Amino acid sequence: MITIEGVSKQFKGKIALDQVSFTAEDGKVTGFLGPNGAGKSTTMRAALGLIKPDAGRALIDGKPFRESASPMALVGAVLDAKSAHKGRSAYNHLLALALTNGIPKKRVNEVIALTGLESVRKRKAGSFSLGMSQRLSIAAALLGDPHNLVLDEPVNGLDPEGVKWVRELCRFYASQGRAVLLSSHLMSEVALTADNLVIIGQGRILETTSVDRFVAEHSVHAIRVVTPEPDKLRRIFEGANQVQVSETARLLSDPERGVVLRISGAQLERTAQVFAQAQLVTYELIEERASLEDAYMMLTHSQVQYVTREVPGQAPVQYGTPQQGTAAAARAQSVGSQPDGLAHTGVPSPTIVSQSLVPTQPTDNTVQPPDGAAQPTDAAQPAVPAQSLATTQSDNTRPDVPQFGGGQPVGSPEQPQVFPVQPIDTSAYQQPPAQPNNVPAAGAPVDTSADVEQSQPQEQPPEQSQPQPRTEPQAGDANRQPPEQTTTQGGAR
Ligand SMILES: Nc1ncnc2c1ncn2[C@@H]1O[C@H](COP(=O)(O)OP(=O)(O)OP(=O)(O)O)[C@@H](O)[C@H]1O
Repeated sequence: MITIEGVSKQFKGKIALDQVSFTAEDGKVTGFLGPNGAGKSTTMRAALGLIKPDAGRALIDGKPFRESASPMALVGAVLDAKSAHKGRSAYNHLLALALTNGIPKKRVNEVIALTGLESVRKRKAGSFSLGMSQRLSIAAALLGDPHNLVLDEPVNGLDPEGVKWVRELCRFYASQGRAVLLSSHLMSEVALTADNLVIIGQGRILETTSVDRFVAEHSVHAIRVVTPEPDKLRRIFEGANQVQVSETARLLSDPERGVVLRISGAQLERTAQVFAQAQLVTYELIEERASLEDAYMMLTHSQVQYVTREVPGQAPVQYGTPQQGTAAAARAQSVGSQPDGLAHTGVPSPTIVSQSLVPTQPTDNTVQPPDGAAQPTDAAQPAVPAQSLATTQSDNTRPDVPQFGGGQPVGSPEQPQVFPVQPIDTSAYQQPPAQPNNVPAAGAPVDTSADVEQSQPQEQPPEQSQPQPRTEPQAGDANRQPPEQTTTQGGAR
């Protein structure tokens, strides 16, 4: 378990950490997220006793790391991928670490196989790519079969196979009751691996939570509508206190015409139903869900120290709040400023019409009205009164205006057909299924040939699977593979 208690640190008067507290629990992968310069590495260094905090303390399994008699069995750390001596081979680098920490020589071969470095074991570390250097750093971290893993951006530079392997390694270590602290900039990557999240910005903890809770709390639901009749749409929601309608920037995937609006606080099905009954022309009606990455960006974007410029021609990133003043928004505004898009310039092309989820006419929404044909306008149509999504019973006195929460069910013969929307794929942020039994493990390698070719079990020395006594019981021992003999002592790396 890694405990950070009220750690503060300044560098030349600049605050790097401000009262940082959190715990990376045994049996869990704790994702440590934050933008560049947020304080992740400084926190990890403080945990490992590499910097002295101005205030607070960091404990590993209840004690300061520096007090550990066998540091490599206590913590395996990846802080700097390029820390190996450039002129030393991968094998010799690991051997030197092993011998100076009382780790058996056979363990070097074991971690080399685990990390897929066998074919380059004799190559000098200075010639390694970033990805191979990361593997070497991870191999060094695993040498002592540690109870805690501290991994600072371990997937940086790794190929997809390596990324997957690190993910499985973290999960496996946690499943054995060990604590894994994993830093990253990428919420999507951390969400696939971590149980818990610690989010830091400008040296302060912004949130400590579980991945599941973060997803539940930060998944913003909104409806994105493109319509040539924005005023009519706004009138539909007048008086609906819990519903907010705001103009938003156009995305490349949006139809070119019409005004792009975001509606928050409304249900998709009910909204589509009311739009259909109000005969509101829509070119697009989509339920948006903020991805986990969006939610993370929303939380941290005000904490970003190194601000980038918008790439020309790209829609700005939206963090669940409407963007204003952008070129895209201005374009949307100019299109939407037509008094009545349907009767004038807002008449969509057939292609765009076919994307409409709510037909203009009850019978056929794929037929473009002939040029100049008289179309219903806002003036010609009855005004649409305010609707309240929260109100399940209609208080609308106009019989010809649909009600949220009331009226006919969608799909009834009297209703125009409502086409289903394509939900935004959030599967990439789902927790992976339970790990298979063949996840690689330090100290007890198993067949990972599907992931890492070099880590074939037959290449492991036979004695590696021998039981290894530990000097003291450790959390999760019941779940462990038999560990090796590691009477490590002294000599932090
Ligand atoms: N040795 C140092 N001397 C001066 N300033 C430092 C030192 N180490 C860190 N800092 C500063 O402390 C702050 C936190 O840095 P840190 O490296 O911990 O951030 P980080 O979250 O790991 O960033 P990144 O994701 O870019 O690695 C930054 O402003 C950084 O410039």
